[in-house]
Amino acid sequence: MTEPAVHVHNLWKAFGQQLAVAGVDLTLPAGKFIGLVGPNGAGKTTTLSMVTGLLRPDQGTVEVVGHDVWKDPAEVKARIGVLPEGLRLFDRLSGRELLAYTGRLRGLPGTEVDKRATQLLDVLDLAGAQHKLVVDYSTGMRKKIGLAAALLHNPEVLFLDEPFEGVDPVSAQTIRGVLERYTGSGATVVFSSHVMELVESLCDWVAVIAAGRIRAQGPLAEVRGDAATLQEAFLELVGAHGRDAATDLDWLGGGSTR
Ligand SMILES: Nc1ncnc2c1ncn2[C@@H]1O[C@H](COP(=O)(O)OP(=O)(O)OP(=O)(O)O)[C@@H](O)[C@H]1O
Repeated sequence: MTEPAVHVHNLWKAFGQQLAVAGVDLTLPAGKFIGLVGPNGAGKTTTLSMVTGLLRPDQGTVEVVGHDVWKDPAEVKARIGVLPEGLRLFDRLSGRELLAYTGRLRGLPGTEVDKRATQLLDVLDLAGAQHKLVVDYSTGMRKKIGLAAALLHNPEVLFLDEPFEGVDPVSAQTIRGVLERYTGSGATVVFSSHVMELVESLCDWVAVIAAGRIRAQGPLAEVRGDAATLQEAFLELVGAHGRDAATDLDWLGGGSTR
């Protein structure tokens, strides 16, 4: 059996009284397009932050491509790319300068960085904006330059926290194309989202998280089971059948003040 891309065992994290991640176990296979899905506040960002070495767990272990994230951080960080939520970029650099800087930090030779940066900027439709400061980029452009920076060193596993949030359909299609090509070559993508249609159309493997716990994980078809859509299966799994907004908000509508 090939080694899993990610192996998480009994992961816990609390912020004061707030339990964010409560005993997560995950085994994510290599070479798959994997979606980590869950409602707002489910613990997706906290889990991904601990898996990528950005946040120290209270308890539990994480291995990425066979290396312990907290005992062997340099080995892991050389093999992964990360696009965190609310990514803070060095935004007084231009897009091209940011990639040049990232490439050198990753230890790539200058000529290789130049070549890869040119190709990534081109494929991601950023060639025209490559000399503009990142601070002046739109949300979608920031996601795309962040993705380029995360891919530049050709990582084995790419982690993306809500990569399509705030991205228009054209840019989403571009990002999607790049990610499909990347997984097609045997690499692994793990991304978080609460947009079920997106996960259903992109992923071949999903993990469902709610209230800090994994509710299901496996191939998409297995997690969907007999439900017509992933959305339906998800609502069943997280036990959210929707409050009756019609009775709760009986004052809403028509603009009357009484
Ligand atoms: N730094 C923090 N301090 C305090 N509470 C936090 C912190 N980060 C997360 N939490 C809490 O932990 C829980 C899980 O949050 P997390 O951001 O991991 O969820 P999420 O699934 O990524 O949500 P969303 O889809 O809304 O981004 C929430 O209750 C959140 O309020």
